[in-house]
Amino acid sequence: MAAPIISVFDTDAEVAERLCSFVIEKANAAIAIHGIFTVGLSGGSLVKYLCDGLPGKATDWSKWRIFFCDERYVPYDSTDCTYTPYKKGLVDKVGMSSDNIFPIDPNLSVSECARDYAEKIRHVFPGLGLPRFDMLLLGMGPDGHTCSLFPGHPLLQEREQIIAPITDSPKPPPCRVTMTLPVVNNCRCAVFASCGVAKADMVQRVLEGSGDPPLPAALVRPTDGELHWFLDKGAATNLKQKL
Ligand SMILES: O=C(O)[C@H](O)[C@@H](O)[C@H](O)[C@H](O)COP(=O)(O)O
Repeated sequence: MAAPIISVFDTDAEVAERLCSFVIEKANAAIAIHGIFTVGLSGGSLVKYLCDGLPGKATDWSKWRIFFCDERYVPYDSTDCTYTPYKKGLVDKVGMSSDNIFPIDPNLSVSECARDYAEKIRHVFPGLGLPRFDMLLLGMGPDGHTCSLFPGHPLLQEREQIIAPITDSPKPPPCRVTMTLPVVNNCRCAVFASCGVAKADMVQRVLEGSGDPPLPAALVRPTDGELHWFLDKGAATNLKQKL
């Protein structure tokens, strides 16, 4: 389990720029090694960072396989949907085939939707073991949640399913589907991006706190992979370690 690699930049614009360059570097390396780049995206500020920064960069988009670390169980035309802004702002902009992005199916019941999404993932990662994503791009909420894994929620203990439904999310909307910790921690590279002084306390608790009980974001520790945190100065304000 690698220690987190923390990078601090002056502004959130710089975080976005460096993050996008890092994603492309990892994507191109993965494509060179095993032919495709499997990536999980999240909502929040990442949508803007990635949709503004990735188009125009040099990569073979046809080799990307885009999934969601979590998704809100809402129709595609809902403003709460995470898939649609990525479809419009990234997939359509770079001319990637829509076969390369895997949204949840909100027409199914939420538990069927989670099962169906796990199957979609397994199709791209054949075999019985845990899927091993090249990269998971993660945000952290003000309560320390990541994906749709919330503090104190029983889903933090889930060990069987790779994707789980949640119907009592403390943050609306209440119904979502989410990757679980075993699949998150099996990735090759997990990357958080957090900006703004409002995140400073939580960033410090997650990265330096005693962690009892550990916050969901602190439970992201890839077993055999890298962990990166991209922060702006505001979010890094309370870190005690010298960076
Ligand atoms: O599903 C959600 O309700 C949000 O997407 C949420 O999980 C978000 O990713 C974090 O709150 C981080 O948000 P920021 O990236 O804006 O800090």
